[in-house]
Amino acid sequence: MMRVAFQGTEGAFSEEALLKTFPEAIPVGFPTFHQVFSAVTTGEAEYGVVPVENTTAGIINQTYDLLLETDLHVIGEIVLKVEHCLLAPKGTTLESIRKVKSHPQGLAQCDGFIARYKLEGIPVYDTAGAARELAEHPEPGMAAIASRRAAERYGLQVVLEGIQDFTGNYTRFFVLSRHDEPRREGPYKTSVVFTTRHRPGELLAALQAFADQGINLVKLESRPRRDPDKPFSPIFYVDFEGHAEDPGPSQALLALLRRASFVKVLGSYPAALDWGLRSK
Ligand SMILES: O=C(O)C(=O)C[C@]1(C(=O)O)C=C[C@@H](O)C=C1
Repeated sequence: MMRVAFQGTEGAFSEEALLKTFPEAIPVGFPTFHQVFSAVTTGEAEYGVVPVENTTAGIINQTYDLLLETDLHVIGEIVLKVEHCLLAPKGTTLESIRKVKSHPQGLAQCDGFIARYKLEGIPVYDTAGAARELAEHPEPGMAAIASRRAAERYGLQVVLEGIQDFTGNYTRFFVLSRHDEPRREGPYKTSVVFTTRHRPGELLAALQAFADQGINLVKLESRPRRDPDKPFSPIFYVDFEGHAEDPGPSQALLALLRRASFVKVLGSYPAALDWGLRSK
């Protein structure tokens, strides 16, 4: 049986995303993203599934940084609708709740709810871990923000459902592998990281390479470089439609290689199309 790594505990949203793509796999939870990346690198797990961005709370910085620092390939993307619930031990009333623990992303995605009910948010390492902690060590006035699956797994009551600030709350995950995968049917996306020289117009010129080939960019993100000599000089992450080996993208990447001071293709992967938004 194939082992697939995720960050968190049984009942986490990352585990749910993983099971969407690998229904037969054994999900293996790790406390940190570092451990997930390292389990895939050493072969302890065949694949890893890590969150990259959320429509409400933005990017997951650690994933972006680790993608640059390690040599894993992005071979897939998964988009999951994230429905947060307010969980508490059976018999708890909404009025008695004062504090709520969850993953920082869970707290951020329910920020308006937490403010409205004047709750104190307590960050823990994952949403399901918060539910488990609460079930094992109930505290008066304490609740957790996690999934309905976590409530069922740890025997908690769902006090309120759908408490995220926006109904369109989606998290996008990457599937990581040590190896590239053979190409499949259907549309692809490619993720690449690069840095430019510090001169006016360099980013524009780098992106122009894609425009010249008629390539649609679907994401542009920047992170500060961790270089003591160049603090705050940016690293750019770009996602575009197409496979890196297609004629247009390979021309654009060649032009980028000539121009940029550093380029790394993180991977080409089938675009996630089955997440329910297309028909709406
Ligand atoms: O804590 C969890 O349940 C996770 O799977 C982590 C995580 C994240 O890091 O973004 C995954 C999906 C949701 O956006 C909330 C939390």
